[in-house]
Formats: sequence, structure tokens, C-alpha cells
Amino acid sequence: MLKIYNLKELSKSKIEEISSRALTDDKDIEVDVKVILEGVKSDGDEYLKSCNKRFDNYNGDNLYLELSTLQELASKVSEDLQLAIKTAITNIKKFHQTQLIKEERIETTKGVVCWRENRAIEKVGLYVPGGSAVLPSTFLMLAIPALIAGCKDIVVCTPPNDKGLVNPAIAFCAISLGIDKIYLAGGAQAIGAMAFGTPSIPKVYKIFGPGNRYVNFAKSLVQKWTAIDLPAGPSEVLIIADEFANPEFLAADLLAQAEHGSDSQVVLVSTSSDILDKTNRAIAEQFTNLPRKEIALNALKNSYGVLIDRLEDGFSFSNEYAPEHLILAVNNPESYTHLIINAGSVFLGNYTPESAGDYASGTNHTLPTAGNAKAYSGVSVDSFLKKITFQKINKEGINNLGNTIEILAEAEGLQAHKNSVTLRLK
Ligand SMILES: NC(=O)c1ccc[n+]([C@@H]2O[C@H](COP(=O)([O-])OP(=O)(O)OC[C@H]3O[C@@H](n4cnc5c(N)ncnc54)[C@H](O)[C@@H]3O)[C@@H](O)[C@H]2O)c1
Ligand SMILES: N[C@H](CO)Cc1c[nH]c[nH+]1
Ligand SMILES: [Zn+2]
Repeated sequence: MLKIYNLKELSKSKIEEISSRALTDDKDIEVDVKVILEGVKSDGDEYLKSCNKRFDNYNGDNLYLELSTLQELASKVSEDLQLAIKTAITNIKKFHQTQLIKEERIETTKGVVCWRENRAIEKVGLYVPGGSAVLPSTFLMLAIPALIAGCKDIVVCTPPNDKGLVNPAIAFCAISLGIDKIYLAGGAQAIGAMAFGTPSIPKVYKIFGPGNRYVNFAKSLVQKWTAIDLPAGPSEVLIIADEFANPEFLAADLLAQAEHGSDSQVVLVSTSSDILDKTNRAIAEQFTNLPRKEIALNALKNSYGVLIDRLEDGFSFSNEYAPEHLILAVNNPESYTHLIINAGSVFLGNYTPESAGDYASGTNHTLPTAGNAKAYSGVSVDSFLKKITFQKINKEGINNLGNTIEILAEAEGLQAHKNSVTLRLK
């Protein structure tokens, strides 16, 4: 259950320990991930096949799923699940379509016009996790913004199951969205494959997607070869609750993120010690019915309850923690949103469970973890676009701005820069 602390009595180093998630140090996996990336670079497909045997219990040699295989798998998805996936697609599309914004042209000086245009990144690689749980929802969260942005070549890597296939729901997402380049590779080796390219898997310009520590550490190492979206590692949630919150709901939301993985972390911050205690009791009750209770239990060992005097203190704590998900289980949550500075995605009020954002409200669930919400946003259509700036200057414009450029060029000692303007004046 949650270890409960009083914020007033917490030392600075304890607060730092909580905020650092304790498990984010990658020293213990550094050598393994580097060896895997070297293996992919030197032995390509053969190395990927050996990883599929070693890590994912797939002893065959397939690295690619034919369209007919995807179609056959997709046909096994129940009608209920098909409908749910379609509803999620509709909402995710609706929300992400609004992000495709055409910017205005601005005349900065008379005769000088500047603007930006979007261009989709041509070749992108999506990583869909599939280690301890298969996540078709992540397929949707990455593929839909990529399609809206207009990316031309979209490849997907995901770990194979022991039959050398993917979960039917992943195949159904692929078929529904018209994405058929699905490669059987997981973990750090999948990231290496998309960064360096192998005979089977094309090199891409940018890699997207969440994953475990191996995936994220590999993403951090391949940035000399390719761009990456953001650090999106083990799931987390921080809830700020007042004395009117519902402990059953709080426990359920905490367990929802705890069941992702043993290295997940959940934090409940409340003005009420009664709520903290009742939530711990509710966790103990709900927890026993979970199929993934061992995983959730491990995550809870790494989790905290924090008693605060005022809700404002909770926001200061949360901004320092910078959670992937922030739930405001308080009365009138909108009146506090101005206090939020660092968070990946925010869930307002008692009827907005975090799972809604994981699956179907429309927002993206690929979000920064481990404090990275201080500097990163979650995946969006923007993540798949580059912005190119343009400028058009007419004769009047160069006459108006020319002297300014000449003086600045001279101040930097760059005579050729100055000449390129002087020649055009008058
Ligand atoms: N932040 C986000 O946006 C977000 C979204 C969804 C999921 N997640 C997180 O993604 C993670 C998914 O993790 P997962 O493990 O289930 O799937 P995963 O696909 O990320 O990792 C599975 C792969 O890890 C590799 N691996 C496992 N053990 C290894 C070892 N000992 N040495 C080297 N490689 C090894 C294997 O190649 C395996 O295929 C979870 O932590 C979940 O919380 C985060
Ligand atoms: N909560 C995860 C992001 O941290 C996303 C997810 C996928 N499926 C269920 N949840
Ligand atoms: Zn989740």
C-alpha cells in the first residue's frame, strides 16, 4: 500500500527521492542496451531474430507480417472490440485534427513578409509496446497523428508473440488505419533497427512511442542517427484530492497505472489524512481481484501518499514532480488549472478517470514520464511535422530593412553578408 508522509515533515532529500522515481537510473541496463544496439548495427536482421528468440520466445525467423496475415488476424477481433476501437479512432481523430493549424503570414516591416509552413516528416517509425501487456491503444495514439500530419512512410515495430504474430487487436488497428508495414521486433533492438536500418526494416527519420526502460534508454542513445519524440517510460499518475474525493475512485485510478509495470509509480496527495487512509484500504480491497496484482503490488512499493495542509501545496509538489498524468479529484477543479505548470495530461474532477485518456477521450496517451513533463509535451500532430520558415522581401522591403542588416553584419565583421544587401539597395 502507499507509504504515507506529511509534506511538512519530509526532508528536501526525501522529496527529491520521491520526485526522481527512485528507479530512473539506467546504469544497470546501460551495458545491455549498448550491446544490443551494436548487435543490430553489425548483424542486422540476424541479430533481431536472435533477440526475438531470447526475449520474446519466438523461435522462428519472420520479421515482417504479410497483409494477408494481418487481415486474417484482424478478422478474429470480436465485434465489441471492433466497435470500441472504431469509437476510439473517431475521438482521437477528432481531437488531433484540430492540431493541424495553418499559421498567418506576418509583415514584419513594410515589404517584408514572413511565415511558416508545415511539412510532414517523410519516414517515421512507431514503437508499439508488447512486453508485459499488448497495447493496441498505443498503435492508435501514434498512427493517427502520423496520418493526420501526412507522413508518407510509416513503419511499426512491436514484439512478436511466441507464434511470430501480433495480437489480433493490433492487426485490426493496422487494417483499420491502412498501415501495413508491421515488423516483429521489440525492445532496444527495435529502436536500433529503426535508427540504423537493417535489410528488412527501413531506417526512419524519427522514432515515436513509449516503452520500458530498455526502449527508452535505447531511444536516448540513438539520437545521433535519428530524432526521437520524447522520453515516455514507465507509467505514472499523481492525484491531488480534497476531503470530498471518493476513495474508491482514487484507489482504482492509482491501481490502473500501478498495473502497467513493477517500475510504475503512483502518488496520492491529499489535504485529508482520512482520505489517504480510506484510499489505502480501498486499494487493499480492489487489488486482490486484479489479474496483474503482483505487478501492481511491486509498483505500490515504489509509491507514496503525501498529506498536505492546503491544496496549493499539492500543486507546488506536483509541479516539482512533473507527473505524466495529473488527476484533480477536487471540487471545482477548473479553478485550480492555472496552478499547473508541469504535467503531461490532466484529468479534471471525479468523473474523469485517467483510463479515459489512455483509450478513448481523444487526447494522446504517449506522454513524458520521470519528470520530463518539465520540458516535454506528449505526442501530437506537431510531433510528426517540421515547420519551415519562409520570407519574401520586395524592393520596398529591402530598402526599409537593408540598413539594419548592413549595420548588424558590420558589427559581426561579416562583410559578405553586408554586401549581399548593399548591392540590392536603390
Ligand atoms: N509514457 C507513456 O506514454 C506510456 C504509454 C504506454 C505504455 N507505457 C509504458 O511502456 C512500458 C511497456 O513495457 P513492456 O515491458 O510491457 O513492453 P515493451 O514493448 O516496452 O518492452 C518489451 C521488450 O523489452 C525487451 N526486454 C525485456 N527484458 C529485457 C532484458 N532483460 N534485456 C533486454 N531487453 C529486454 C524485450 O526486447 C521485449 O521485447 C510500461 O512501462 C508502460 O508503463 C508508457
Ligand atoms: N497509461 C499508459 C500511458 O502511461 C497508456 C495506456 C495504454 N493502455 C492502457 N494505458
Ligand atoms: Zn494506462
